[in-house]
Amino acid sequence: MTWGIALRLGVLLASFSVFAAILAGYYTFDSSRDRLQGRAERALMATTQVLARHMQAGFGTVARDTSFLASVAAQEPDRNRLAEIFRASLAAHPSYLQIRFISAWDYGLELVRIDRQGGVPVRIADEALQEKAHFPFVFEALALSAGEVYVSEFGINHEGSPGEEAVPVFNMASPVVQGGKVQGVVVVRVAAEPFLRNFDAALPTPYGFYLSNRWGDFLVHPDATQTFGFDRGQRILIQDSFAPVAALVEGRAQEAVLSRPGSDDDEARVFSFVRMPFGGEEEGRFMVVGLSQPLAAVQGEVLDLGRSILKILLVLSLVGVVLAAGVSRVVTQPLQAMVAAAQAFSKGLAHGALPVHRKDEVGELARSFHDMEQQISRQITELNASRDAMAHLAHHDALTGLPNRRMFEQRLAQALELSRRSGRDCALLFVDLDDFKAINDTRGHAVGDLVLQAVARVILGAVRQADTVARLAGDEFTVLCENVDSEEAALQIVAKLEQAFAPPLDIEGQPFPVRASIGVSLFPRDAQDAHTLLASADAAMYRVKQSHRRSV
Ligand SMILES: Nc1nc2c(ncn2[C@@H]2O[C@H](COP(=O)(O)OP(=O)(O)OP(=O)(O)O)[C@@H](O)[C@H]2O)c(=O)[nH]1
Repeated sequence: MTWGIALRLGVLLASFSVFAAILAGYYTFDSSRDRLQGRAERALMATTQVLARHMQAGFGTVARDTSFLASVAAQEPDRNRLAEIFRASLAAHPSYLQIRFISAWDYGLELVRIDRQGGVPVRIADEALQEKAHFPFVFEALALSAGEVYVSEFGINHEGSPGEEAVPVFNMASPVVQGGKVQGVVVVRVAAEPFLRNFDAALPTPYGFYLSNRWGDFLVHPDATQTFGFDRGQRILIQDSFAPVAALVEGRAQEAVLSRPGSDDDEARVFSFVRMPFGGEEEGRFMVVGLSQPLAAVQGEVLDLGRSILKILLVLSLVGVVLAAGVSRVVTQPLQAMVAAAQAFSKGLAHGALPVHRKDEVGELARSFHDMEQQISRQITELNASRDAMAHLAHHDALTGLPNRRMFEQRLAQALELSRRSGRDCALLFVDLDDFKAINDTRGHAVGDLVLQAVARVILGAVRQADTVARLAGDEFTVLCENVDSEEAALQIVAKLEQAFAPPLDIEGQPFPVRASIGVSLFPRDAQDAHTLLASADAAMYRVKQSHRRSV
């Protein structure tokens, strides 16, 4: 395949348009990807913030329940009726594990206690009630005013009665105030798992949920073995797993977003964490709430965008290639027309119209080609003419226009060959003017020329058109007559010639007598070849000339 201009131009334009489409596509994708990823990260952060607020609201609900039950305990002297209210509340809230009224006296003796046993609220008998004054939720809540609530940290419940399962819990406690005196506290123990399930259950599966206390210990983690490490004597801290979260734990930031590349165990994910205030405002306690989402989900839109851009890119590239082919065709078509014209011209063939009327460079090229073509045609015509003239000159005598010696010898050779084949004779006449030198000497060379031209006319007029009359040199002329069947016929021709020379020539309107000596030889009778035949005729002519001299 040859790389013509059309192909090169087409490939160049197509490559350029494909390259431009790829570049535009890449930059669109790149900037949109960053924007989309940023938006997805912001959306994850917003979800985390909403989740944290829901959790705060959830804690607030438990706190209101606790302070309500404390106010009920302050107004209800009948412990049996208080127990019924506690039981009803426990039944209404599946995440509540236990509700107790603990006395401010008797070392924090439990006065009323309802436990959830096997999913059913059960009142604990008076003899099984215990002293709890040493627990923070008792002595911290006793220091509060009516309506205020103490929230404990999350922990594993080891306080329980034998057989009670050790599960993650937190306690809320509110003082029972009668007549301005704190009589005890109402403590609501909440199972962390069902409580938190209220919030994370609404999240779609690919979300991962994280929760840590204010020191960073994991309380909730997709991998349950990571939680409540402190309860087993080890610290598994959120800031160790996610370094940027240290700023939240240390109070230097309120939120953090990070992404983590995929590994053999887990796919690539993006994480967002917020600091959630927890407990009383003046305490400054907090928890860290986090969510994670597979990067693939975050990047889903990015991939969709990439696919759309790829499709647009393909279509654009295709359009670019088609346009490039069209443009290269439009640009190179006139050039190809000129190439075809040049090829046709070089072979001497006709060609179609050239785009000479265009105003651009192609038009200029076409006009130049047209001019050049005209010029070459003219020069070729002139060359042909001068070649013809040269060829004529090479074979003819310039003065008389008769065939010269070279041509005569060719004709003679051909004639002899024909004669040999046909068996018919040829006659060769040798004509030489008598005393021509004297004409030159006395009348001048120019007159001599006129005489020679007149002699040529005389000879031509005397013989047949088929005969060849030639001037060999000076005043020597020859006549070749083919198909002469006898010596008589040859002598007749000689006689005819002698007759023709009898009247004087007409030189510039003046009579001008000349005499010619004519010798003749016959082929094949007198000679077997051209040279000998000519010599024989010459000899015969010479004999005639001698006789003329003698007669004079
Ligand atoms: N004017 C003219 N003279 C020519 C030309 N060619 C040859 N001559 C002359 O022709 C003359 C021929 O001389 P010769 O061969 O002696 O012939 P001649 O004078 O006729 O003598 P004879 O043949 O013996 O009668 C010479 O003087 C040449 O110079 C020509 O083209 N023009």
